[in-house]
Amino acid sequence: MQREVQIGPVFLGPGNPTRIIAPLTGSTWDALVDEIDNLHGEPIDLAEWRADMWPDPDELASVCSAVVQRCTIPVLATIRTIDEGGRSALDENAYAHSVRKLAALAPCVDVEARWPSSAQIVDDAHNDGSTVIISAHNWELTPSPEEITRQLEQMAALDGDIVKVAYRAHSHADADAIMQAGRWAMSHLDVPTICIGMGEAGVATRLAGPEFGLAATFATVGASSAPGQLPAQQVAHTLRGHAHRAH
Ligand SMILES: O=C1C[C@@](O)(C(=O)O)C[C@@H](O)[C@@H]1O
Repeated sequence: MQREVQIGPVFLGPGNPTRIIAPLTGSTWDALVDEIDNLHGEPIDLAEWRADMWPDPDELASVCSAVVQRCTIPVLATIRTIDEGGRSALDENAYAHSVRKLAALAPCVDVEARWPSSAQIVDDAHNDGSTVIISAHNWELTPSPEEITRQLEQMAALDGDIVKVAYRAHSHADADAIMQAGRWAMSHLDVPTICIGMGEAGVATRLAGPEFGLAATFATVGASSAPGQLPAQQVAHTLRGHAHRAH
């Protein structure tokens, strides 16, 4: 049975609707301010600051604290590395060090599962008071259903608070495998999950709703951070429709 997770005033997981997360991708402060201010009035629960889009890794702490301060909703701080489809070229030590800085400032951080020391990075982030999303991305393909559940199990064992996988989906069968994995996780894992299919064929996974273990979904207000993300308004409309049908 999955446990409920809290990020600031926002609850995710069992009993909660799928939360909507909007990425902030600006690489200048002016661009970030515009993006943050545009979130007002949008149906967004959390903002994801993509720290890897910021050009100077030495400035991550000061920009993170400014982003957290300006946002009226909780911030997920993410350093997405090149290997996982982002821009950060940090090595493992520098990555761990930077995540630690962000964890002291933001209520939630993303930790990539692939690092040999990922369990330690999770532990450090928890000690700094942050909620942790453990993530893995495959920009090429969607693995077999068995491989997806195996990966989710391995990631859940890292003791983060939420597990997120994002795979490039090429077909309806891929999208279906991803949604079924989310459903499977509801009864087999103790942490909430976010299972996403990237690209056009994966759009259904971004709208799947809590009945497919989708604790949160990424949707745009301005720029997108991955293929297939839909506008937040559209996602909120569809997910509310799901909620009505469910009752
Ligand atoms: O991990 C994810 C999910 C994502 O890749 C997506 O497909 O919506 C978008 C990223 O910004 C985020 O960090």
